[in-house]
Amino acid sequence: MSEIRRVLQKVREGKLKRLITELLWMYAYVRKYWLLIGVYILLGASGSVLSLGTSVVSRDLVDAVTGVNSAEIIQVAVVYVGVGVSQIFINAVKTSLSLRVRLKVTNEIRSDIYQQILQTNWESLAKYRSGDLLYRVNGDASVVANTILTFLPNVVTTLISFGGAFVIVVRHDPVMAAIALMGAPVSFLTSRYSMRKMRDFQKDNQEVASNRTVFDQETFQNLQFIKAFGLVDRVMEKFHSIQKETVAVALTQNHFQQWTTIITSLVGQAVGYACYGFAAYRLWKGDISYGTMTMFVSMAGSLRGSFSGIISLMPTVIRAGISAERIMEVTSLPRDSMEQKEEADETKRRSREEGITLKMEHVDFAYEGNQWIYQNVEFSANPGEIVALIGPSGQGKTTTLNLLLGLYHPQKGRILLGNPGWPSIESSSATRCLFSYIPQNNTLFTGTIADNLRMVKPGADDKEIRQALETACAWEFVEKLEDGMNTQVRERGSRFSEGQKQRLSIARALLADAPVMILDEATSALDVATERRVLRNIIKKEPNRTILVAAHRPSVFSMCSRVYKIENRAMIQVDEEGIREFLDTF
Ligand SMILES: Nc1ncnc2c1ncn2[C@@H]1O[C@H](COP(=O)(O)OP(=O)(O)OP(=O)(O)O)[C@@H](O)[C@H]1O
Repeated sequence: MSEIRRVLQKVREGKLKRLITELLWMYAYVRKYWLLIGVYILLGASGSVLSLGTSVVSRDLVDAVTGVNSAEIIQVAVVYVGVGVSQIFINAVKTSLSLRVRLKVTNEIRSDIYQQILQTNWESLAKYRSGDLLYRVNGDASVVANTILTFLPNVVTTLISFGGAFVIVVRHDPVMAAIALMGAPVSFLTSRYSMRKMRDFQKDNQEVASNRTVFDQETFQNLQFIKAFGLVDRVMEKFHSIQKETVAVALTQNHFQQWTTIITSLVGQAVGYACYGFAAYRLWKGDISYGTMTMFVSMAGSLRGSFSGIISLMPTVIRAGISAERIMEVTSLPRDSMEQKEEADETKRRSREEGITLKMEHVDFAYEGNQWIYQNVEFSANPGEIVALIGPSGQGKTTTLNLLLGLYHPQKGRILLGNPGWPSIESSSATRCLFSYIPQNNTLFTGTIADNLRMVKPGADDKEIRQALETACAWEFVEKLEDGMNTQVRERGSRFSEGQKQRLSIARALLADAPVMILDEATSALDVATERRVLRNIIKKEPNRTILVAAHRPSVFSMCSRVYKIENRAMIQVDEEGIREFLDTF
């Protein structure tokens, strides 16, 4: 009764539904590779059959050697060797096939997750640490792939071993079969208890592993900072504490597993002795031959072993279930919507002639669970204008740019984009093609300067790249580099100064050739003269372009058509006096 209540409770808590969803998710991959997995199962099954055959043939061999049927000794020896050699070849094919399937399935799952994460809505994804996502893509995906490959084949081969051994032993002596399975209830009860604990252990394991990835990633990304602040000892302290945590989780799990193994092994050994004793008794009574006794003992062992084998498959499923749950958690997040793609493409096409107008109408925005950044905001920017966003730090300049880019969505009001005189569309993932964006921090990738620029326009020739670099005032230092535009940038542009990195990022944004350009303090590291030259070049290159700048520096304001100030949860358009007031606060 209590057992039924416990199961019903689990169903109510949604655990059963969750498990079914996880299994169905994994089954979709099994279905995809059913042929390869099927061949793998067949090979495994033939291995089990051959190993059962070995026990039977070994009986005949012992009987032949001990004189029961010596006439067949050569025939039996040939079969015995044949079975052994076949097992070696089957194992070799199985290993190579297993590697192929594992690589295929792992790659497929990883690329699926990779793509789905990249297409996930930024607002949902931003809550995850990148190291954690990395672990889900690598660690969790491998666990799931291994299980998909090994679980079904293992179930089939273990069932064949169990069923085969059971039939052979029962046919010879049902009492022997009953003795061999005496330990089953203990194994069953131990496994039920351990399954409950294993789920918690696996959750801890995966969490610790994910934290470790996050820590390693952050350490190597910020190595320069760690060295500059002399933080090596502190980092090592944290490193050791994470190691300790990993060891503690592993040891607790191991301690638990050791005890369950000791209990099941003790029972197994007692059952083994009982089987041995019973077989010896029957031999002593003259009921069976030496060969049959050998076969009995080995079959009883395989009966016990395969029963425990079936039970020990459970932790594998639990582990895979947790990994599948972690993967599904991120892959089921809302995706970037591309519903308006056609309208956005059309707006971009028309923008060549007409440019783009941006509008915010009565917008309220707050990050999830936080206070309002602002309420009832009105904003507009027209083709050919440079519009500045100013205001004290942390008031919402970058947030506004992110809203315009459709990375976040307002709780109230609308953000509209369109060609003047044409119907506007609301900002979304689809309208991002209208923007080229230069964020505050540098976003250079490993590769050459040209590779970095070609990221936004793969077909760009050297002439186009040089033009973009010239407009961004970057050509003046690029042409002096040993390999010009083919010079390696190194990770995160470490070989360049901040101002040079900013100019390279601007050149890349220019090559994207979008009708709206967003510069989020993207010229802050340039000297005033260069900053002005860069901005002037940008306008000259495309007079219809709408340019938005988030800036602190007065040098930019004089070039702007309009300036908006964000402060105290409001955004207001300021005149020259307002700008002067803002500057007085410096
Ligand atoms: N992803 C986020 N989740 C929650 N709060 C955030 C998030 N990003 C920014 N904020 C908060 O929103 C406020 C506005 O941040 P924002 O980056 O827009 O300021 P800013 O005006 O661009 O500042 P700065 O001039 O320093 O770059 C800040 O208080 C910041 O802490």
